Amino acid sequence: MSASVERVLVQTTKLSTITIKLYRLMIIVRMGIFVLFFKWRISTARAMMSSPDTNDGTSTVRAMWTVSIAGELWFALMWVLDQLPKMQPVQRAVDIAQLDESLLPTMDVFVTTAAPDKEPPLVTANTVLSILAADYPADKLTCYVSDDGGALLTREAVAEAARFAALWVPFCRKHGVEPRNPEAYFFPSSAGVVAVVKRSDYKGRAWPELARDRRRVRREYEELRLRVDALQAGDMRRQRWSQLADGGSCWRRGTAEDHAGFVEVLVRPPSRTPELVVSDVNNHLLDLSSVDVRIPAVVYMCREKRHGHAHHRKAGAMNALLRASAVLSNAPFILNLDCDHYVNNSQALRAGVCLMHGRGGGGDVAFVQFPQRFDGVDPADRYANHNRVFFDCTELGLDGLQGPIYVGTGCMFRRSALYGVDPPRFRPHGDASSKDDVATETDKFGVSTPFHRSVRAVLNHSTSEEEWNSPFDGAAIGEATALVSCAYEDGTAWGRDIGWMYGTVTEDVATGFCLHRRGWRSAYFAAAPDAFRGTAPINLTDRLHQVLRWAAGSLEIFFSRNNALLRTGGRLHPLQRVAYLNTTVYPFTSIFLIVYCVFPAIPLLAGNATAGRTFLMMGTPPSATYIAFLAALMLTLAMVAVLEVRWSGITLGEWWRNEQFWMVSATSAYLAAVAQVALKVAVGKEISFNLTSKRRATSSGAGVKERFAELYAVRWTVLMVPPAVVLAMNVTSMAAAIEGGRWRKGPAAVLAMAFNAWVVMHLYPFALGLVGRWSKTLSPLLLLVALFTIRSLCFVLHIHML
Ligand SMILES: O=c1ccn([C@@H]2O[C@H](COP(=O)(O)OP(=O)(O)O[C@H]3O[C@H](CO)[C@@H](O)[C@H](O)[C@H]3O)[C@@H](O)[C@H]2O)c(=O)[nH]1
Ligand SMILES: [Mn+2]
Repeated sequence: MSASVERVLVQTTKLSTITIKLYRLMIIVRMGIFVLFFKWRISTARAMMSSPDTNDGTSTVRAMWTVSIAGELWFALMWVLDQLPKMQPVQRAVDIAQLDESLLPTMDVFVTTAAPDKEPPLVTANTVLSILAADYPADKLTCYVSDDGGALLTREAVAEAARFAALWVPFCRKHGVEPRNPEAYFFPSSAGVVAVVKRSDYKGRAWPELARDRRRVRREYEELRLRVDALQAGDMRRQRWSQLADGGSCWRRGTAEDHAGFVEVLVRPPSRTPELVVSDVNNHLLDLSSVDVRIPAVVYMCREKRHGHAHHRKAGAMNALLRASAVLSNAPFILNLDCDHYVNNSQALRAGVCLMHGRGGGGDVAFVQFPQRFDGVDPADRYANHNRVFFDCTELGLDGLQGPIYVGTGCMFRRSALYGVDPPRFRPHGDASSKDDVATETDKFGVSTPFHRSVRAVLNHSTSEEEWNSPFDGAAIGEATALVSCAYEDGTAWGRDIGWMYGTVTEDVATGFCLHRRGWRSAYFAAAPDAFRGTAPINLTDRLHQVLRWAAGSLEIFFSRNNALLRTGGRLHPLQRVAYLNTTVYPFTSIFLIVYCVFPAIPLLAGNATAGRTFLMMGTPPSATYIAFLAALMLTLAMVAVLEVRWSGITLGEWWRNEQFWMVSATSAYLAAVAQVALKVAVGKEISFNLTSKRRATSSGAGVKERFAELYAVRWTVLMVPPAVVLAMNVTSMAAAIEGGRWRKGPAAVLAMAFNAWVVMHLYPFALGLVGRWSKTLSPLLLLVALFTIRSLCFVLHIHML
């Protein structure tokens, strides 16, 4: 593609409004305040510790000061690591119309699914349908479904989807339907989606024709739903593909962790040219005259799994997909969607192709990460599922450096980048394959010769139809099956230098890190309407476990050879390195935070003057300097927040939710993650990958509160203990401070109370989650009443103890 075309495909503008300039300035000002503050704080602490008035309990005083300053230093460091990479955000616009239809590359879409009980087959079926109906030439698209559970149920559901696609895809093409996920299109409210086609914005053929076709297709879709339900009610989920003694194979009872490998082409690749139906009103459900009725190829596969063989979770599945697809369609671009993430904007694939060509001029983009958006989240987003600050600020900021961090679903890849080669910019003659002879290829890629051929084809940019023409025949399927056997990777570089990285439950961050370290770039694109949408955990327990997995995975990377501080490589932008450091150390915050939150409460709870005096300046009013510093730090924090909200376009409410849920996670999941990783480092105990449930809140009440009732259901988890303790300590100490009349003693007590109130405010979403269903009626006002009831209780208890 010529340079001029590249330029028009993507337009990149650096944000340089007055807002962003002020934002940068405020960040620098706040960092300056940090320096002055710590200078003052440390020297004061030294003086206090050596002063003669504090000789009772000197060790306690020392401990209190140390903990307090260590906490503040860590929080300041985390804030700096978080802010620095956000200072140069860019905005991208793509012009899809400039893409030359005949030059569109082929594309493989990988859908991963693992357990039909947590990932309903109907959800996977809908995802597959949305991919098949995407606006992309049918002969250039192949959809691969990887089923790590190896369940016949999933295979049947995907096959049902492929059959229904014959009706759904032409219907979408005929009327330009959006979104092309039938569940979201026909039943938007049950999926928690905003309503779809309105007569006013329908621009296709005649409206009455759409209304009639829609009715018919909907009836067929409802039948599909019934069929999938029936499949689910049967015994299929336990049937797996097994090898028989006589060498044959069949579906029979087996386990998700022990089954044979299986690759099956459910829909063969269509012809190269559109198949237009002439006129067939009588033969079909719909009049499809002059609509292209081809549907893209669909491949179902489950990799072999055996006890005693590590399967490396999603990363292992992605690597199996990468190899199996290589000997079939071998497309130069790969899109990965988790089974619950569907194509919401049918143009998304084309937008991804634009970015692959348009950034870094000439193929230096290894991946394009799209933001993850979710249906079915309650309007208040109580558990911060939308993660707006991360996607709309951090990823956007990184896009101005080397590129966004790879965070899983909704990411498009350049296949060659996954084969461990340097980006074109860093290759001596732009040629990637010449220096690798076959011997080293076997060490790296394993023994399959057809796979080596496919690698060479990709690295020589010759995967266009003329040169790569897989017959999808028996031999190719046999080769693909061998490539997904569990022993294939033994003694190779898979998971280390090739493909998706192993050794962490957040394979995404590690994989992206390795690509960036090699000098590849990435791009971020927030399409409108959203490119893809998926489901988010529906209750606090699921959400905390998801956050726990991410945090544990991050720490695993920190303790691996991919440590962002230690791994050398001059091609990694320094601020990009800072961002990776931030994403891999943040869970340590929990230790500092919990100690920091609980310590000030101790003297207040102890309820006597001596204990009170042992902590900081409890007995003496705080100095004016301290108040001034505190005010300056809070004020600059608020200003940075307001400016960030302004340039990124998120709301202040979303920013605040993020802060709140950060506190909830930091006092619960992050702490558990630190413990898990400590166990792993010490005794080698592996971290488990608990799948996130993709079930949607199914209650169909009219009001918002009824609709999200399941979200408020409480399921017990140990993770709830630490924040509950922090919350209780802070509430009771607040009560103790009021009741002990200590607030009259001066601003010190008031400050301590303000700190407590601050913590309580942050833990508010957690408190709501903890009380579950009641919270449907629990407004902030009621929470205040509850707090005061607890306060009175403490008062009574206190009198009894005296
Ligand atoms: O052994 C496994 C385990 C998981 N998966 C798939 O991996 C995906 C992600 O699992 P999920 O439980 O949905 O994790 P989330 O926390 O919701 O996902 C985010 O975080 C993961 C890393 O922890 C990334 O892999 C995901 O892409 C990203 O969206 C799903 O499609 C699973 O089917 C497998 O294929 N095999
Ligand atoms: Mn998910």
